[in-house]
This record gives sequence, C-alpha cells and structure tokens, in this order.
Amino acid sequence: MHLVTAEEMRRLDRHTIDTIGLPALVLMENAGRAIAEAALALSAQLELRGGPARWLVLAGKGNNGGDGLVAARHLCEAGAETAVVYAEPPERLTGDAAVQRDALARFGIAASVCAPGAIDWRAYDGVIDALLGTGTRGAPREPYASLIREANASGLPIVAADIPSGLDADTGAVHEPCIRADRTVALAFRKRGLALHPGREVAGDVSVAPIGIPAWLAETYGVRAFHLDEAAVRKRLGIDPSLPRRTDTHKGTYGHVLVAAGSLPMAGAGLLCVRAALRAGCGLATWAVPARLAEPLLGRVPEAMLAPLADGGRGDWAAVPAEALAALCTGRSALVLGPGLGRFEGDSAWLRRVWEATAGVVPPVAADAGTAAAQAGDTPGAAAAAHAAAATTTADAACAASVAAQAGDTIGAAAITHAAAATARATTAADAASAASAPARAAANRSPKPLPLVLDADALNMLADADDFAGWVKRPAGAPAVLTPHPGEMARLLRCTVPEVQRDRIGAARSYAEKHGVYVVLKGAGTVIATPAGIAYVNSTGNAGMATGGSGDVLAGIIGSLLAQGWDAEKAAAFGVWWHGRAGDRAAEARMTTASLMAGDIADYL
Ligand SMILES: NC(=O)C1=CN([C@@H]2O[C@H](COP(=O)(O)OP(=O)(O)OC[C@H]3O[C@@H](n4cnc5c(N)ncnc54)[C@H](OP(=O)(O)O)[C@@H]3O)[C@@H](O)[C@H]2O)[C@@H](O)CC1
Ligand SMILES: Nc1ncnc2c1ncn2[C@@H]1O[C@H](COP(=O)(O)OP(=O)(O)O)[C@@H](O)[C@H]1O
Ligand SMILES: [K+]
Repeated sequence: MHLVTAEEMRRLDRHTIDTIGLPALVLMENAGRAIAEAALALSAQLELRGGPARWLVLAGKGNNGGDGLVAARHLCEAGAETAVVYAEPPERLTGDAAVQRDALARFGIAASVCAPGAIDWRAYDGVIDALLGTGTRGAPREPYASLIREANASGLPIVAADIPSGLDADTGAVHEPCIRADRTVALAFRKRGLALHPGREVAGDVSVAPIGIPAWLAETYGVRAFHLDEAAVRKRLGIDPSLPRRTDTHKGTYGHVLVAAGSLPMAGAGLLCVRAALRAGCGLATWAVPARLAEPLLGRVPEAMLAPLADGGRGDWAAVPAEALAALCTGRSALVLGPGLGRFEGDSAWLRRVWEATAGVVPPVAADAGTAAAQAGDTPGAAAAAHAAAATTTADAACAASVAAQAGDTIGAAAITHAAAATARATTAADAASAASAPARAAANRSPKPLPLVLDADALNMLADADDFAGWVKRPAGAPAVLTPHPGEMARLLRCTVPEVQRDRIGAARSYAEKHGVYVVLKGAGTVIATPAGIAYVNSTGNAGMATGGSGDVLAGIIGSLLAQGWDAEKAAAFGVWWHGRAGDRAAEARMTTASLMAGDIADYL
C-alpha cells in the first residue's frame, strides 16, 4: 500500500538489519525466493517445449544482482533449467552479493560474464532481470545498456527484481534503455516509480513480496505516499466501495450539491458534471447556469434543479455577480465551480469573492448587494436579490425572482419582483435597496455558512491568474477546497512548465497542497491526490480511453457529490478519483475498444 522512494527503502532496510537484527542475507534470501516463485508461476503459463522452463538470470554487481542469484538457486531447486549471466566480472561483486556468487558457484549453476551479442536467447523461455535496482543512478551504462536492449528484443517474458532495470525508482522516469517487464516483484514495498507513469507501463504486473521488513515500519519512518488500489480504499480510507446505505434515510441525508458550470458553448460540461454528481449519490443537486442557458437545458437532467442566474442575456458568467452565486450556496452542502465556466474580465477577483463567501466571509461588496438581498428576506432569495441589485434589465431581475421562487422563497420572489422594478428604474443597488427592511438586512449581512468547494477547469485558471492567492482567507475546517488540475493547469498554478510538473507529479501536487492548505488532484494517468498535511496517493484505476473531453467534468461532479454527502476531503478526493477510474475501466470493458469511451459513459458506470 505504501509507496517508497529509494532513500526511504534504504532507511527501512537499515532499521530492519541494524535495529530489528535480521541479517541482510536473510532479506536477500527472502527476496530471491519471492522472485523465483513469481517466475515459476509464470512458467506454468508458458508454452514449454516438453521439458522444464529454462530461465536466464541477468545479474548486476549490486544487491539487486544478489537477489537474482538467490532466485537462480531456487529456480534450480524447483527443477527449472537455470543459467546466470553477470553484467560485470563476478570478482566485482561485494558483500552479500559476493556471498551469493560463491554459493551459486558451489551449487553448480552455469554462469558466464556478459559479452555483447554472445547470448543465444533462443535457449531460454524466460529472463530474470536482476541487473539494476534502487541503487541505480542515471541511465544504464554499458554493458548493462546492451543487455537490457537484447533482453527486450528477445521477446522472452521478463520478471524484474524490485524494479525494471533502467527505471527511476522515485519518479517513474524511464531511462533509455529500460527493461520492459511482464512482471515486477517489488521487494518489501512498492517503489514510487512502479506506480507513476511511464514507469508503470514498463513494470507489467506488479506484486509486492514481503521479505522480512515489517509493513508498520513505513508508518514509523513517516512514509506518506500510497498506492491507491482497492485494498487502500478499504484499509487505509476505510471505505466499502459498494457504498452501502442505511435503510432509514432520505434524500436530505445525502447532501445537496450546487454545481456552477457551463456557459455558451460549453454547456455540456455542466451537464456531465451534474449528472456525475447525482450518480455519485448526493441527495439533491442544483445546477446554476447563466440564465440564457436555462431554457434549452430544462429537462436535460430531470433529477437536478436548475438555478438560472441573471446574465444580461449573454449566456456566460461575466454578468453574473459573485454574490448571486455565493448566496445560492445557502442550504447547499458543497459547491463545484469551474467546468465550462469560461473566462471574463476581472474573473480572478470574482472567484475570490466566491472563495471567501464559501469560506464564511462576507466580502465588503456583499454588504451593498446584501442590502438589496434584504428584499428577499433571507438566503436563497438573497441570491436573487443580489442579482436584482446588480441587474440592469427587468428581464434579469425577473430571472432573479425566479431563482427565489425556485428556492421556495415566495416572499423573496415577491420582494425581488418589487426590487426589480426599482432596479430597472435606477440600476443601482442603492436604489434597489431603499425599501429594504431592517431585519432582512441583518439576515443578508450574516456570515454565510462555509461549505466545501471543488475548483476545476477555468476556475483553476482564474486562480492561477490571481497574484494574491496566498493572501486569500484560509478555509475553515469543514469547508475544504479541492482543486482538480490537469498537468497544464497545475503548471499554471505553480508557474512552471508541464514537463516540470510531470517529472515529479507527487512533488508538484504536494508542494501546492501544503503551501496553500488545499487538496490537489493532479489528473492524468496515475492521478495524484495530495493533502495539505503532505499525504499523497497515486491512483491505480483508469485507462487512456478517459483521455476524452468531459472526463474531468465527471470527476469534479463525483468529488463535489461526496463532499456534499459529508465526506472529509481526503476521502472524497481519493475515493472519487479511484471510483472515476474504476467506472472508466468498466465502461471501457463494455466496449469494443477503449478508444470509443465518452465521458458520459464514465458517469453511467459509476
Ligand atoms: N539490504 C538491502 O539493502 C536489500 C536490498 N535489496 C535489493 O538490493 C537492491 C539495491 O541494491 P544496491 O543498493 O546494491 O543497488 P543496485 O540497484 O543493485 O545497483 C547498484 C549497482 O549498480 C551500479 N550502478 C548504479 N547506477 C548504474 C548505472 N546507471 N549503470 C550501470 N551501473 C550502475 C553501481 O555501481 P557504481 O556506479 O556504484 O560503481 C552499483 O554497483 C534493491 O533494489 C533490491 O533488489 C533486497 O535484497 C533486500 C535487501
Ligand atoms: N491515460 C489515462 N489514464 C487514466 N486516466 C486518464 C487518462 N487520461 C485522462 N484520464 C483522466 O480523465 C480525466 C480528464 O480530465 P481533463 O483533462 O480535465 O478533461 P476535460 O477537461 O476534458 O474534462 C482526468 O480525471 C484524468 O485523470
Ligand atoms: K531489476
């Protein structure tokens, strides 16, 4: 479950040897035996020409090579034909690897020293790659490089010891050349590079073999990166993926998500997001859209409520006051903001107002709008009243009234219609506010209840353009922010390049999460989830069919829905990502090819 770096692995090794007192040779023996067992399991699947499987062990001069020599012994004992090729003259082996070299010689196993081009690969059924492990620095040098190229070209199945030789154990970077394994037996712990792309592709099926280093030691040593598979979902996150429900519950039990998404021409982003939110189990979903979109979208997701926000007839968010959206949050349990939002003048400041309102702060501007909002008596109506204040046309004000009416706030609706008339005449908040009643004004100025926030797509671009994000109000407990950038958006947030993000995905996501106190979901193959406390997960589900427009909108809806259901952000983000990928895998299985996957399919397979 843990993902370790080479350095962390070294510390765990040392503790086991020095403090627990297990000799390194014992660990190596266990490692080699596990590798042999994996090879033997693979032998059972090979079409062998009559006799026993013939294995070639490629051994480097470090401890990885030592593991390979132990494996050779166990293969031989199990009846396989086994030969060893040393990458370097065996005299260069030292320490435990040298012990294994001598034992191997006495065992009578054939061994030779590598001479490029001299291996007859047709004489073998499979290869054990024990050339380079966690002690590798940089790209494989000769003769390792030639051996790796030849092994790959042989077409034989390859079992890698610990990591495929040529893989960077920490980052998943694949050097040239690098072994392309069918199986990798990770020793004691899965190295990060086996979970991160492109390393994951060259590792084949990965299993983790216990070799005597206790799993709890990883906690003691503060390893805080995890491989996000079903076992981690169940054991670490404590989630049963079937999401059982108590019988005695109702829609109010499962939260109310507000999705603010979609504009011309990207209304579909909102559609996907809100559908996914409903499929992810929230009790209620409201979809806030620029008013011009409302009519064509009516009935497209019959299960969701539509909240048209006055937009001056433009079909985008530029004319929608942040306060109108913020006030709509009242009574909702999470806000998803961003898919298909578009960009507009002053949008970073607009986002900041939504951020602060959802963090429980009344921005100064809201005081003005709030006076108008007071017309609505109280909250859902306040959204509409804020509109009324900002509305420059009677049509917009009428739209504001409809928001209030939809929220069941008839007094507010009436008040707004009233305000609308004033607004249409005067077009200023002050005029619209002139008839406000004192109790209602007090209600409008009250701090809004904080709520969790998911920021995706253009909301992230708005954030990236805000020079002052570090100074924005910190979010209170219970109202976390989850950011879901793809690598391009992550690069904009970090003000670096996409290759820099991709070179160290865990580092990129973690540094931003820790610095800003937010949860970061860095999307793409092997999505990384990072928490403000520095915990990171690397997702194991999903497929390249999900590289299609709208997949991210579905993810934002899922996470928002889980947050609305009261999940804490770490669980909502991590499980949301795992579930999204799992649904993508199920959807892909149901089709001829992953290529035909569409984002809507992912929502359907949740
Ligand atoms: N107790 C333990 O520690 C346990 C460890 N275990 C196993 O040990 C592995 C780690 O072993 P390790 O640290 O000896 O390093 P390893 O990966 O074998 O390679 C180092 C050698 O390669 C060389 N080399 C480096 N870079 C190179 C390059 N680019 N191209 C070519 N050569 C290069 C380097 O030579 P140098 O450059 O220093 O001259 C050095 O000789 C680990 O993955 C696991 O399998 C398990 O048995 C459990 C117990
Ligand atoms: N090769 C892949 N393997 C696994 N998941 C992928 C792959 N490509 C894309 N995805 C997932 O699909 C989603 C795409 O999101 P995003 O790039 O925001 O798309 P969009 O903006 O079109 O919705 C992310 O959750 C991402 O992790
Ligand atoms: K290896």
